[in-house]
Order: sequence, then C-alpha cells, then structure tokens
Amino acid sequence: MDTRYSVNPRDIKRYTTEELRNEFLIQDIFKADEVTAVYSHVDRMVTLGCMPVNEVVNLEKGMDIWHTFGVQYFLERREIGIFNVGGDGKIVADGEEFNLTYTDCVYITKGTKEVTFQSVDPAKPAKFYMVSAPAHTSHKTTFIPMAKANKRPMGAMETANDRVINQFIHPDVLETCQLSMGLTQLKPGSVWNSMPPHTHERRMEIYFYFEVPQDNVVFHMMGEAQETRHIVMHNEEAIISPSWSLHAGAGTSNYTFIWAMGGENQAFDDMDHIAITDMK
Ligand SMILES: O=C(O)C(=O)C[C@H](O)C(=O)CO
Ligand SMILES: [Zn+2]
Repeated sequence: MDTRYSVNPRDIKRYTTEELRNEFLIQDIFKADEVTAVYSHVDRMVTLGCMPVNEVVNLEKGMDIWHTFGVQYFLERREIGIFNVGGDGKIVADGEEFNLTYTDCVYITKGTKEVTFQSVDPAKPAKFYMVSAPAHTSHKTTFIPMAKANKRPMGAMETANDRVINQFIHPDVLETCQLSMGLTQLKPGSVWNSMPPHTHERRMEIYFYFEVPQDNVVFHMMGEAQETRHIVMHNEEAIISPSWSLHAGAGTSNYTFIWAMGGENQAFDDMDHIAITDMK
C-alpha cells in the first residue's frame, strides 16, 4: 500500500517539484489485472484503480486488509464510489451484478463483503477508477449512469471554462455517509476547471484527470491562495488536495476529470471562493 501522510501548508512552501509530486500526485493507476491503491491520511481517503484484462479481479487483490485497515474486509467500515473510464465491464458486489459502460458509476455500501471486477473484452479492458472513504453506516448500493447525474453547467466560452459538472454521488442523487463524487466535462476550446478557484476547509478533494489527448497535459494548481504551486499532470493521473489547498487546472486542451470529496459535510456549494486577482 502506497501511504501518504498529512501535509502542513507551512511546510509545502519549501517543497521541490519532486517532493510536491511524491506527496500529492498519483500515477500508474491502471495496471493489468491488478488493484492499485493509495492510502491518504488526509481524511483517510483511499484512491484505487483496477483494469481487469484476463482475470476476474477481487477488490482486495494485493492488499493486507488487517494490517492496513484493521478489519476483516475492505468495506467493513468504508464506502466506495467507482467509475468506469474504459471499455465495458462488470462489477459484482455480494452477488449483485452491475454492467458498466463508459462513465457509468456505482456506489457500494459499507458492509459489502466481496467486490469483483471483470472486462467484457480483454482487447478493450474496463478501467475502474475508485475512491473510498470511512463510513459509519450502510446505505443502498446504487448504479448511477450519466443520465441520472445532476447536471450543473458552469463557466463560459469567453473565459475558456465552459463546462458541465455532473454530480453522481451527491445528496440530491443518493444518500452516502460522507463520499461525494462527480465528473466534470470541459467543452472543446475550454481549458480551465474550477476557476475562479476555491477551497473548502470542511472537505478534502481528489481530482482524476482523463480524456487528456495525447501530447497534452493539465497544469493543476494547488497550495494556499498566496502561495500557489503547480503540478503538471498527464492523462489518467490523480492529485490529492488537502482542505487548505485550492484546486484548479488549465489544460493544453480540453479534458474531463472525476472529483471526489470527503470530510465534515456534503454541502457542495459551501466553497470558500478566492478572487482570481488575489492569487499569488
Ligand atoms: O470544474 C469545476 O468547477 C469542478 O468540477 C469543481 C469541483 O467539483 C470541486 O472542486 C468541488 O468542490
Ligand atoms: Zn473543490
């Protein structure tokens, strides 16, 4: 298990590029027939990936559940949100089957003992991107296709941030303990996400960038408003944002990203907004 500890905003002012990347950036999320996992001590969120090719892959593959989580099975005290960003695939959660096409999502409740992943066609493997948060009670395991997501158009072409925030795991769609997740799509010609920027002291957030065209990157901004830093991100990479850090990005093209939040509340709009001209 790749473990990341909590970082203090005073200290990161002195981080080199490499130190910043080692602390916050998550790479190589999809490896054939493996489960990759990064455990962050920021709100104890776990970011995972699974790309089943030839096998039916168990969520717990490669993990020492007792050593890492101190429980008998991964979802004993956790909930998880899963998006498919690859070819068609299937998830089986305690016997319940879900067929996921591109951008479909499944929320799986605390208390689910076995979760497996498989692809329909090994030549076009499914890619399951997942975020898990600690959970205190059980809710309904739910399949959420794009059509069921709450649509929030934002920005404008003139400011290069014309986009739609699709809220999948959100209180208006289904009940969870603390996890929220969604997918934001930028229109062609728009490159900025989350600009004007914000923080939310009450929640941490993880961004996973995908649909970044070949030979393009996203400059992801982070840090306190007066001490911004950037991390250059490639396709299918994720970035951890502690509650004190703003999180916004500009791509060299349009792109899509999945955001996931956990913490004190699920009030999506309680952002602490930062004026663009106040950033340094
Ligand atoms: O493009 C955006 O703006 C977003 O998608 C914002 C994220 O959803 C977010 O940061 C929520 O706190
Ligand atoms: Zn945010």
